[in-house]
Amino acid sequence: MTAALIDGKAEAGLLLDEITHAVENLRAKGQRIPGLAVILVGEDPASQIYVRKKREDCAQVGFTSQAHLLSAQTTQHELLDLIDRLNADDTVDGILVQLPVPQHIDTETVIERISPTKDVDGFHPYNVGRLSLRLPTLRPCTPYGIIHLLDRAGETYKGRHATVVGASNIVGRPMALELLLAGATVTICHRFTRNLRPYVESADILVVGVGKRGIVNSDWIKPGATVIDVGMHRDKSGRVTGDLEFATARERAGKITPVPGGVGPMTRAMLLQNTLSAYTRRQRSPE
Ligand SMILES: Nc1nc(=O)c2c([nH]1)NC[C@@H]1CN(c3ccc(C(=O)N[C@@H](CCC(=O)O)C(=O)O)cc3)C=[N+]21
Repeated sequence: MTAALIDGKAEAGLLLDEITHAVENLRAKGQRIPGLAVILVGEDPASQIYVRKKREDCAQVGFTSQAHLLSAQTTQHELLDLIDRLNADDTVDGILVQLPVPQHIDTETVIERISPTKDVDGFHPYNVGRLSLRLPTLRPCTPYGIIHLLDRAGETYKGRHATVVGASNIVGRPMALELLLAGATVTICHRFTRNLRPYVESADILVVGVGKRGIVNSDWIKPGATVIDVGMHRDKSGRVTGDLEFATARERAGKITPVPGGVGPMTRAMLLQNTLSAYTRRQRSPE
């Protein structure tokens, strides 16, 4: 069997078209246009590329965007001041601080300073808490995008076993929560899991977000399983691959996301979706 590809790039494109249409409607009605502010501290080249891509996405759908490119020496105090100004700026619906931030800045303090109503990453403890209670909220973009892809691929959750490998704040843990809320029976594997294999072998839905190649062996994949690869690695020649050995995984899986062109583009699309949601909620009840 060769798995069907879950085309994240195409699905993201469809969502961007829908958002573009929503913005056109706002424009036609003379209403304010949604806006995203992106903050980058430091000069990491990969982060610079991501920030540029996010701004291009905004331009594509017709959002306004601001980029705040700060030097690596920026103090935490200066960063928090900027966040305060953006929190108070009525033209800004979403605020994203590109992670990681330099060592001398405390990530949690920064995330907590962002107004939960503008937290389009869905990283603020308030929004994480709301998600865990199944309340409407801004949801972390990567897991949210993966659920969107799974839904679009006709996936069902009730009575199915989902295994998530990796338990990070931004991928694994919220992913497990999303799958649980969708009705799946969920196993979370992480660095202290002794024997990964049986959990992978019994997964109907497998999400791999380890950030390292070679941890999950593609030979373990249950035949016909739906496989989502969140990893992203760039080798010396510039080739981008995921956490899994793709050729083998594709032979065993029923459906699979490629890297590139799978989860990554969908993550960026969900950022725009969250910005539109934040806009809509703020229009209804401005602070
Ligand atoms: N506050 C914050 N929010 C984030 O969402 C966030 C962050 N910080 N820091 C870094 C990570 C990484 N991330 C990616 C999103 C999309 C692609 C993406 O679109 N990848 C494409 C292109 C790959 C390529 O570069 O060729 C693909 O997989 O097809 C990649 C990486 C968001 N992150």
